[in-house]
Amino acid sequence: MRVDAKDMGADLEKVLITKEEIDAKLAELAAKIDAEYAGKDLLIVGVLKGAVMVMADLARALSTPVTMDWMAVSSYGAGTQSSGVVRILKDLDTDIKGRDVLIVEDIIDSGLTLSWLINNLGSREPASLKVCTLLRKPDAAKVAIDVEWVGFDIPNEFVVGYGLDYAEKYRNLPFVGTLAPHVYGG
Ligand SMILES: O=P(O)(O)OC[C@H]1O[C@H](OP(=O)(O)OP(=O)(O)O)[C@H](O)[C@@H]1O
Ligand SMILES: Nc1nc2[nH]cnc2c(=O)[nH]1
Ligand SMILES: [Mg+2]
Repeated sequence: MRVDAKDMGADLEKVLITKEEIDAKLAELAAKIDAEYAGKDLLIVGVLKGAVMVMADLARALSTPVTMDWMAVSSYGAGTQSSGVVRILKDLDTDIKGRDVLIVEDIIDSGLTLSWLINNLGSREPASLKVCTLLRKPDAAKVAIDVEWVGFDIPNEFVVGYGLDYAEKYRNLPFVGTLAPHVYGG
């Protein structure tokens, strides 16, 4: 049986960003990224699992030929609070020394995951290392990280959909939204 947004509808509080808004924003970001990396051999690195949808749609919006690799790290358990500990669950397959690397994220919240990733990948001596994220929350300002391309600055609410989960659910919603309190047991 196909599970669509309607089946998860009762769990949702509101839609924050529609599929159409996401598509338009990714086209805008892709044009800027194309301009930045014209004539270069770009490697885009998706941060599993959340960034799967952004990677897939951003990659297809780009005109620049890219190669794609994936890293899986986790700083969150089953809930909504960062544990503060970043673990590598899957490392890159690619040696990035001398490569132009773009990290693609779904969200920057505490900034913990990204600052750890920038240090880790930066130490592998890429030619350049930049970041594109679809979403960014206000707390990200507390950590000193440069993010070149941001889709949407959103309020400090726990969001799901378009790759983002709550206890591994809701990743396949085509939009970004917030959950009704009953889902959290409220
Ligand atoms: O800025 P931060 O506070 O570090 O949060 C952002 C990170 O948290 C989420 O991943 P998570 O660790 O939940 O893994 P997932 O992508 O597999 O859901 C999200 O995909 C980002 O990678
Ligand atoms: N699903 C989800 N994961 C996150 N990881 C960090 N912030 C968030 C958030 O708002 N939603
Ligand atoms: Mg998560």
